[in-house]
Amino acid sequence: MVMTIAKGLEGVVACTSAVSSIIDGVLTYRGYNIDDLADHASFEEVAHLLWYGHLPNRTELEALKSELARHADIPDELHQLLKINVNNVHPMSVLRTAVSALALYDEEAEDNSLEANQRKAIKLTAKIPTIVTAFARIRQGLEPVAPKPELGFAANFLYMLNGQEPSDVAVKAFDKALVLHADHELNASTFAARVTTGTLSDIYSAITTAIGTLKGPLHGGANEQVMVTLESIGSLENIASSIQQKLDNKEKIMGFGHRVYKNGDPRAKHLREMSRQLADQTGNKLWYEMSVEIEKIVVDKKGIKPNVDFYSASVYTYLGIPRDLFTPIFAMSRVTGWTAQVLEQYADNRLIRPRAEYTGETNQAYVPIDQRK
Ligand SMILES: CC(=O)SCCNC(=O)CCNC(=O)[C@H](O)C(C)(C)COP(=O)(O)OP(=O)(O)OC[C@H]1O[C@@H](n2cnc3c(N)ncnc32)[C@H](O)[C@@H]1OP(=O)(O)O
Ligand SMILES: O=C([O-])CC(=O)C(=O)O
Repeated sequence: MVMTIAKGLEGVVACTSAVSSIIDGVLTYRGYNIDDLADHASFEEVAHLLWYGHLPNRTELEALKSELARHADIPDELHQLLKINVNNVHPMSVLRTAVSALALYDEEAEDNSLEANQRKAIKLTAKIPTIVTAFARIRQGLEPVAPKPELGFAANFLYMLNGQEPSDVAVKAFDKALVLHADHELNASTFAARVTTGTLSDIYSAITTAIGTLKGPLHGGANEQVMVTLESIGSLENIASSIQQKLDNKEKIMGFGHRVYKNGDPRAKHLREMSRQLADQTGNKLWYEMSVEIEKIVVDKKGIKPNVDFYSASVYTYLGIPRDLFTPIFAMSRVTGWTAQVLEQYADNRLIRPRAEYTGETNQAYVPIDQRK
């Protein structure tokens, strides 16, 4: 058997999917262009689209919203778990552990029927914002804020984070950011979730796997690192020399480059425009102007364009969100795509098990332990 190696599985088509597509640089969810969804759809409409394959009518949308609200509470014991913050642990590690723990409180955790898994997709999506915001408040010595059922998904997150109802402008911007992050073909975390699902393990295991994979700075963790870069550069004057230094040191510029998009990520333009508007509205143009300048330099010097993580950093900062919550927010949205694709994997499963070309030692003679050097 001839084995060909695709390092990083670049260009390998590992499954079929009807959830989202990237064709000629155009991203669609279930055939709807991301530009249309970003401009017109709410996050809950997009969740419905990803899970059930069609945009909801009013009755379906209201039913989904009320299910999300009904499942937003988390078990009391989980609040205790969130108080364990001895090592100043990253919120993505907390989220990973908390999502794994949710399985212990779900009596249908091991039920792999389609209906049970559809319910679990809703429960997971409903509970993640409650976990993230409860942890964010507990670590500041504040009481968690209980979810408000009458608020939409985006508004409820900002309300639980800050303890006061957000402005319409903030809700609209945040909702759009959630829409833009909901699914993305066979990205690393979705692939990881499919690998776990491929063994016929349960959906909590698959989503725990996905969260751990999203955390890395080459994937979802890049949005936090973009803000680290902006803060460490600190001013427009320092940009040219800092970026040049990073390029000379062969450092990756966070928020740039993409495995699939070589001519630019279609989500970035929406986030850039949101960042511009929020800069105007907050009267703090620094992060937006710095981002635009960094983009100019990186495009000019390397020909590499911003991805979804680049302008989301300044957008979230303008919304008053601490930078280590950026990746948990990504997970809060992407859980819809993960679960939609996990359901697709169960429906037409085959174990995912590629090969490795062996490059280690061969023909080693076994030496008994007391004869070893
Ligand atoms: C939601 C998401 O996951 S979007 C991606 C988020 N990640 C980031 O923003 C981290 C920064 N970007 C990167 O590390 C990469 O572009 C990735 C991981 C996204 C894609 O990686 P790959 O497809 O494996 O591309 P690879 O890393 O091989 O890069 C190809 C070339 O472009 C260069 N390059 C790619 N991205 C960058 C970058 N951000 N800064 C500087 N150079 C870069 C590489 O150094 C490499 O150059 P070389 O051929 O001279 O060695
Ligand atoms: O598709 C990828 O490789 C990464 C990405 O942009 C995403 O997950 O949104």
